[in-house]
Amino acid sequence: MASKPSPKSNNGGKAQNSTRHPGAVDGVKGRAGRILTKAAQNGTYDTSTDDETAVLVAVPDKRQADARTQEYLDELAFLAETAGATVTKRFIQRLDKPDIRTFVGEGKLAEIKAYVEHTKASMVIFDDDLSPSQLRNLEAELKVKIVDRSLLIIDIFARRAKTATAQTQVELAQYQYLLPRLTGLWSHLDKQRGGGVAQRGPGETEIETDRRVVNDRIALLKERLKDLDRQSQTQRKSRGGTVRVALVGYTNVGKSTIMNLLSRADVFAENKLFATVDSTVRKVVLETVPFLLSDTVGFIRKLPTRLIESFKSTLDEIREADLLVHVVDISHPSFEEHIAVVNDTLKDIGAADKPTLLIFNKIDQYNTEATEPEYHTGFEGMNAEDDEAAARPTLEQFQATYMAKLHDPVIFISAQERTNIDELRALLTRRVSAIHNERYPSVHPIREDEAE
Ligand SMILES: Nc1nc2c(ncn2[C@@H]2O[C@H](COP(=O)(O)OP(=O)(O)OP(=O)(O)O)[C@@H](O)[C@H]2O)c(=O)[nH]1
Ligand SMILES: [Mg+2]
Repeated sequence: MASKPSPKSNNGGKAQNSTRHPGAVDGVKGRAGRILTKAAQNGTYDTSTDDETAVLVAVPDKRQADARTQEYLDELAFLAETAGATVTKRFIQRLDKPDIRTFVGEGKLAEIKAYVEHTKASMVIFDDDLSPSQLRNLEAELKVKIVDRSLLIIDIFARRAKTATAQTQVELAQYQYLLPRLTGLWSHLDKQRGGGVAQRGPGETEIETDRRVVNDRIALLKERLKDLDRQSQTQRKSRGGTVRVALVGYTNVGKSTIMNLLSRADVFAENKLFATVDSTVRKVVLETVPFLLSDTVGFIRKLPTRLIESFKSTLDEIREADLLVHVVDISHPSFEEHIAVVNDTLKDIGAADKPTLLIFNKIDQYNTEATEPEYHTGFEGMNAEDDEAAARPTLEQFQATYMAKLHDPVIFISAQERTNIDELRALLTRRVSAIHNERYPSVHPIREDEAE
């Protein structure tokens, strides 16, 4: 993610119209997508965020530094813009814990309502997940589309998914999001399940019926994913014992750009969050050392667990890799937090103990100057959680710190400017050769020192 995401805004995502909710299988064109957020005013169901204006709401706890809060909101704005909306206002309310009924307190809610009515904003986006009842109450009160963090991320994934697996995974996540949020409001599902009112069992409520339709759909999607999984397992087996390397990292750090550099592949890379949702695998040969390199979906803080679960088969590329290349955007003020988020997510998916190379990308954009008053590096020990401007340590200082911390080579590159790419290639070649030689000790060992 760019360190200052907010300005490049207004046309975000519009070109993506044609890929809206391609999670269509069996002719139910994006059904889950459309029913997820209900435009309360007119009773239509649409998650389309194009050409819409959005208001952001964050409820940080009282101890969180202002700069950090703004940074989180920058990320949420970037997500909203990636989904095609234009952010017009940010509301922040500091609370020890969110209001159980409406997430924000009564006064703040009135303030948001007045703003929404005055500016005719089309949706309100919350930086956290809302409970089903909070969602309902807010929708009733504000009378516009209410979007929480999970829904926003799922919506972006839905736009990006291209392969059958990714589309099925997204659709599963959509239905799983929907299931606990079914209320009488969603009873339009009735029309879709083929049967009429008369076919309902005695005493069965509409919600129960909707729930059954959704549950059936979830079961079907899970079955389909199992089939797809079996196919890809067979594919993976046919790759034999070739060493497998996976690029992992926070979203927008440059994974796809590095993939393209190393493999001359043509993977979609752009300055949007979650440009990559499908995983891509390419065969790469560096100095006669062959390996398979996969580009994977980026991680983000508060990534919905359901989404992680439904993306199981995509994440298998990571789980089954012999070596992880963890890419970090060093120019991002929160890059250290990003590293922690990625490590936690790797732990969640059972891939924390893999050999890992840490690569700091975007050094061309790295700036030691504090550029904004509320600039905050997040660098351990370099500045406290305060709002003071702080100069960042130099690249050399970073390098020394990380070398000492990890006892491992750490590489600083710019994929865009092609700086230190030879060093990256050499290091990769060395590591892959070592894995290869360990696996096939008697067969034509690749000399690790020659690999460079
Ligand atoms: N300044 C600078 N920008 C870079 C560098 N490497 C990549 N970028 C840009 O960063 C943005 C994101 O790059 P991607 O390669 O799409 O990042 P990703 O990690 O694959 O992102 P997701 O697929 O969204 O998770 C693009 O606009 C790239 O051009 C770099 O070294 N320096
Ligand atoms: Mg990518």
